[in-house]
Amino acid sequence: MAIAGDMGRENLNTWKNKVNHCIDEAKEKLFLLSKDIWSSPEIAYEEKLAHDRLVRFFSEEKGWQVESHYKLDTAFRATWGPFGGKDGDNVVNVGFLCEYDALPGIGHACGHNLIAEVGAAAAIGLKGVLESESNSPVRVKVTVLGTPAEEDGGGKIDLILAGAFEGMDVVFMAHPSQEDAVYLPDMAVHDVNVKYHGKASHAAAYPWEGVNALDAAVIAYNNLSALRQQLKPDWRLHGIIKHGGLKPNIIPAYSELEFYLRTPNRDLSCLRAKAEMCFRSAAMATGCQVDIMFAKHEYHNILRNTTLDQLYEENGRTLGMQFTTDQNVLNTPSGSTDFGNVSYVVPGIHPYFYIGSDALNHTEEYTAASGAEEAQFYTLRTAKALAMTAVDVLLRPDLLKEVKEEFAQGVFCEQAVSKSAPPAGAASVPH
Ligand SMILES: NCCCC(=O)N[C@@H](CCCN)C(=O)O
Repeated sequence: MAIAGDMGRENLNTWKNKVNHCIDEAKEKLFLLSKDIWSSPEIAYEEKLAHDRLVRFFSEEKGWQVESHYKLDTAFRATWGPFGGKDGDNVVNVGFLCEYDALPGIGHACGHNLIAEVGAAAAIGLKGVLESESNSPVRVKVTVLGTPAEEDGGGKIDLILAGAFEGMDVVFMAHPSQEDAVYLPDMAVHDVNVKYHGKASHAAAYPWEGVNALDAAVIAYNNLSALRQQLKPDWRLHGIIKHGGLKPNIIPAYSELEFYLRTPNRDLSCLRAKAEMCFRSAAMATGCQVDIMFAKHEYHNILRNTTLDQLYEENGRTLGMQFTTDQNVLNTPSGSTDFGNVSYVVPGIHPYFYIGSDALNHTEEYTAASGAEEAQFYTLRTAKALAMTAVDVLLRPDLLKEVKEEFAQGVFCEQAVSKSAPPAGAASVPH
């Protein structure tokens, strides 16, 4: 790949070193930011303190235009620029995403405080180098988007629909994990909430008067467990009984289930139809009424951009990252993210990073690791690799074009695959 006009490799390296220097200079306030978010965990769409803390962070930095409650109550946007290039040049808008929602009961067990920190650090690093190098060959704007509700709901999807990603050329974020990995296969997911309504009665005195909603939930749960054997190995189906009654001597009049349905690509219709039959048949068997409510948004799988992936990997290696080569890890579904939907509207990457602990995400041990000082080295190293990748995109001519061409081709192919899939519904469900 060529390097911008009169800017040779040496200049590119100077810029990258400067990015790293700017991030290192800010490390104390970045740790404080992350620690504050970690100390007051808030669940999806309720991240008021995290929102306020991030808004304060960017308001205290020079030069950022900060919009609090940007399109969603707990979203924000901070922008800097345009800067560099010549008046009238096209502006390259580089986006960094911050997540900051926690899990119910176990706090920041997925390390989203570190995601917020990575986004903030990378943006500060990129702005720092652009400011100090007055000869940016391209006109650049840096956008930080605070995206709530990844664990539940899909804040990024709300923001896509509200136009928040319009005009962005490329977008970066990174997610805590057990290893450094440029890409792990995140799946499409659709959440479903199911309510059974029966009739209460004394469970010993006149049980025949009751209609048992807990039985419906248990039958549905078992239907889905039986279905699992017939699913493709890389599909996932799992859930909980959220409500199962009040007391053993009251036949439960109400029960509630929550399930996640996942497939490796965006077409969830077949799995959805199969699951729906499991829920409905349980209602029929028990005489309950059933409400099946699929979540407002489906998350898509992540559309890869290998051009960006390669750059990130090269940059990460220069910083000492050892990317996993374990094929089990690289090929095993790693959950889902609403970044999947973003990856279909703007080219971007969502690498995973080691945080200095072998604890697994969504455990109390991971919560502890996400707040520990030990995670800081890895978190800032990840931010550096992202910002260095942004520098590549800005300084190497034709690279952004390549990134965008790969993106357009990827979207086109995915659409073609979706169109050739059999129609959703009963026809795709075995008898
Ligand atoms: N691979 C990203 C992990 C983040 C995560 O755990 N996301 C949730 C999203 C659930 C959406 N209902 C997940 O369970 O995968």
